[in-house]
Amino acid sequence: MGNNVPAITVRGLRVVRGGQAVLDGLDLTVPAGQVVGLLGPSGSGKTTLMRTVVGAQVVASGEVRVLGEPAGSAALRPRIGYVTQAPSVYVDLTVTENLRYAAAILGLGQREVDRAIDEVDLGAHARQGIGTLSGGERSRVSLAIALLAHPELLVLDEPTVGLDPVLRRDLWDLFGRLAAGGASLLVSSHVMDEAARCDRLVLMRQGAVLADATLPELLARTGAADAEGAFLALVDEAEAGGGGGPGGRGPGAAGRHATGTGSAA
Ligand SMILES: Nc1ncnc2c1ncn2[C@@H]1O[C@H](COP(=O)(O)OP(=O)(O)OP(=O)(O)O)[C@@H](O)[C@H]1O
Repeated sequence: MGNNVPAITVRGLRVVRGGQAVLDGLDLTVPAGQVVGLLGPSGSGKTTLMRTVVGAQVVASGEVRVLGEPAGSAALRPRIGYVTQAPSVYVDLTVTENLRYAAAILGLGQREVDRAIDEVDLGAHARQGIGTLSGGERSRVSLAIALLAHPELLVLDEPTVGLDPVLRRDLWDLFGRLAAGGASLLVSSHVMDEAARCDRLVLMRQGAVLADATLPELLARTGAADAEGAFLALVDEAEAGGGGGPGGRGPGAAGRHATGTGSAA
């Protein structure tokens, strides 16, 4: 979209967790106004990267800028929506009550509450207690809360886990609409067929970025028929090249998930 400032710029990022280098020499630029898919095997560092972007992760070295500000700046808080894998909602309240509570903290009114509930298609469950919702419905409540303040950047950690194909399609449609409205989205997924819904794909492996391109570019580069094939081809290429691919000097994250293809749930 019309904004020249990238949504996210990461240079030489190194993050150590539990004494291990989980991210090592990671570089990435996420353009504004796009849906960027973050794909990679379990343990490749997707959640850690997202935590860093939202300012929730201690960084060993490197630079992370978000919407033109250093990651973690207080000024960024209302401009970013973050939805983790564990829905953070009050189980003894209804959907609407959860939204109203979050809206009150943000100084927003009922209109925004109703809009956010509509956007995630939870209108039929608005008066239901969180404890009675399905897992997929519950995670959409977290998404609705993240959408309340019209964030410029949405960071979504596996938002489609546990959703049926119709809901997954509807959510990806919503992500597309949000990007068309100027928002930037970083969305992690294990589901390679969701890659087709992203403007760009960032493939992570062993704490570094293995590829950052559009799906057509990845397919052209590898000759693969789909995102999963492209990812596997790139992993093979990195391994054949020795050193475990870009960032492969980081022994911390290497080796523990070497067989992951990113296709498993
Ligand atoms: N608190 C911690 N202490 C030690 N190691 C950690 C800690 N948190 C994460 N790790 C390790 O860091 C690596 C990256 O974890 P991360 O959660 O970022 O991966 P991921 O790509 O999001 O995985 P998944 O797709 O399974 O959610 C993993 O090997 C994990 O075991």
